[in-house]
Amino acid sequence: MNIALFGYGKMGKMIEKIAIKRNHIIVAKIDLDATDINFSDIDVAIDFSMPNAAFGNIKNCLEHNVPIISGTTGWLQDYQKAVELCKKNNGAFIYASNFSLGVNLFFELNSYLAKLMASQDQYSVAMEEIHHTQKLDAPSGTAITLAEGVIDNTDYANWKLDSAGDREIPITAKRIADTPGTHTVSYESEVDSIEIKHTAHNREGFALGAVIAAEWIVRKTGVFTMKDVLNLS
Ligand SMILES: NC(=O)C1=CN([C@@H]2O[C@H](COP(=O)(O)OP(=O)(O)OC[C@H]3O[C@@H](n4cnc5c(N)ncnc54)[C@H](OP(=O)(O)O)[C@@H]3O)[C@@H](O)[C@H]2O)C=CC1
Ligand SMILES: O=C(O)C1=N[C@H](C(=O)O)C[C@H](O)C1
Repeated sequence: MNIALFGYGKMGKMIEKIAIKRNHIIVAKIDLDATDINFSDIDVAIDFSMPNAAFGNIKNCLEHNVPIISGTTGWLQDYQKAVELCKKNNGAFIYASNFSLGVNLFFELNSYLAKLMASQDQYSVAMEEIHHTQKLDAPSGTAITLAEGVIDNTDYANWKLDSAGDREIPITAKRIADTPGTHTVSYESEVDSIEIKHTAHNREGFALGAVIAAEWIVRKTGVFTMKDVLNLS
C-alpha cells in the first residue's frame, strides 16, 4: 500500500518504521501545509500532526478521494465538519483518540465499569492523564474519550479540567518528561477506592494500531472508529 504521512514527528517516524516492516511504501512525508502533493499516488493517508493542522489535512485528503486515518488530538471542535465532508465526498475517514489495542480494550472496560457504577451513588469518579512535556493539548484525547464513556453510561453530564462541579468528571493532566501516555480512572467512596489504569510503555502500540486501521479502511467508504476496525462489541 502507498501511504502518505501527514506529520513526520514522533508518531510519523514510528508509523513509518512499522509500515515498512509490513511491506508498505511511504510515498510522502508532509510536515507543513504542503500544496504540491501527488494524491493520485496515495492509497491511504495517516495524519499525526498538530491540533491546528489536522482538519486541513483531513479536508485535503477527502477532497482528493484519499482515505484518511487521523490520530491527532485537540481538533475535535471540527470533527462534525469532517464527518460531513466525508459523506459529501463519499470518502473514508477514521479518527481515534488512541489507536492502541490496549487502550481500546481499556475503553470497553471503562464503559463496563461505568455501567456498574451508574446505580452506586456512594462513588464519585475522577480521571488522571500523564504525558510527555511536548504535548500541546490537555486533557488528552484519550481522557476525553474515557470521560465520554462514563457520561454515556451514568448521569455524569460533562467533564472538566482540574476542579469540577456537580455531575462533572474532574480530569487532572500532568506533564512529565518522556511519558508516552498513562490514563487512570478512579472511583472513590468513603470506605474504598477502585482504579483502572492503562500505561503505554512506548509509542509502538499507537503506531501499529494506526497502520492496521489504514490497511482496514482501503476500498471502504464511510466514517468509522477503532471499534469497527478491531471488531469490538
Ligand atoms: N491517537 C493516537 O493513538 C495518538 C495520538 N497522538 C497525537 O498525534 C499528534 C502528533 O503527535 P506527535 O507525533 O507526538 O507530535 P510531534 O510534535 O512529534 O509531531 C507533529 C508533527 O506535525 C508536523 N506538522 C506541523 N504542522 C503540520 C501540517 N500543517 N501538516 C502536517 N504536519 C504538520 C510537525 O512539524 P514541525 O515540527 O515542523 O512543526 C511535527 O513534525 C498529537 O496531536 C498527539 O496528541 C500521539 C500519539 C498517539
Ligand atoms: O500526545 C500524545 O503523545 C498522545 N496523545 C493521545 C491523546 O491525546 O490521548 C494518545 C496517547 O495518549 C499519546
